[in-house]
Amino acid sequence: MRAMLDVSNEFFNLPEEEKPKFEPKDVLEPVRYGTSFNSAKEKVFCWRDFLKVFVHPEFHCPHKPTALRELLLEYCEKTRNLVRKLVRGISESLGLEEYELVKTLNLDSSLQILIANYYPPCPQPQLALGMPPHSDHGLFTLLIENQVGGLQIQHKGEWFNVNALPNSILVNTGDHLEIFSNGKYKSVLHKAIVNNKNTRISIAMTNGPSLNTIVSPSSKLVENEGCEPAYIPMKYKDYLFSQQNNPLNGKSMLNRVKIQNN
Ligand SMILES: O=C(O)CCC(=O)C(=O)O
Ligand SMILES: [Fe+2]
Repeated sequence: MRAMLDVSNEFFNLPEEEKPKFEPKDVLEPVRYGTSFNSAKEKVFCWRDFLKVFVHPEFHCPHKPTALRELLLEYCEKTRNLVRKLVRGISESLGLEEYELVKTLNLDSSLQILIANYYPPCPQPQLALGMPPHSDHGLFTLLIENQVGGLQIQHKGEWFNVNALPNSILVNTGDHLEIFSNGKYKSVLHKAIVNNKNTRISIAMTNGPSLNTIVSPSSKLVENEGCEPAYIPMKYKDYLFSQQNNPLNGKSMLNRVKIQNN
């Protein structure tokens, strides 16, 4: 984990000409580096640089720093295994067979994205945000950070600082867990604030269904519970595309697939 944070720091400190070049417009490009969230769509930028790399089902990696490839391969595999274990437990907690979620959402070709975030010190932190309030699109996001706080999560309408323990992994629930569980698990609303002293680095590993899976509330769950599906079915790829092509705005994308008055 430490090595991943160090190598990410190295990446952000590379001369600009050594960083991967890409068109920020294409949100499904497997290696993207940029500022804010989607600078092609935003009027106000976030105080943040990011590197996003699709690491599963196909592994991609920037060429520099050279140490990144091996570390990232190991880190994405280990975090994927951890997510697999969580997902099997979640499946059972919903009264489903252990592998139901893995099979239905085709997790053998799950989309896993590395998101490295770099938040430099900001002279007027009260006027800026690192990342605005949002929920993540996948099932689970595993987050690590250098020891500079900044992540906040919302609970019962109030914002709380997450004071992560050293060497800990924070697990955030994502929109597709909420959809599959028909709202039994809620995706967590979170944001990143900035400070005027230290650079903060965080690494989020998002773990979702496979891109071509059409996700809806689990039919077995709905049947067992005798309730109605509370979300409309949507292909994960379309969901991702739509969420990433609009400014981040709370749970607005999830609300678009939520069946109202249910
Ligand atoms: O930097 C953080 O703590 C949050 C990052 C985040 O929410 C994201 O990359 O989706
Ligand atoms: Fe997030």
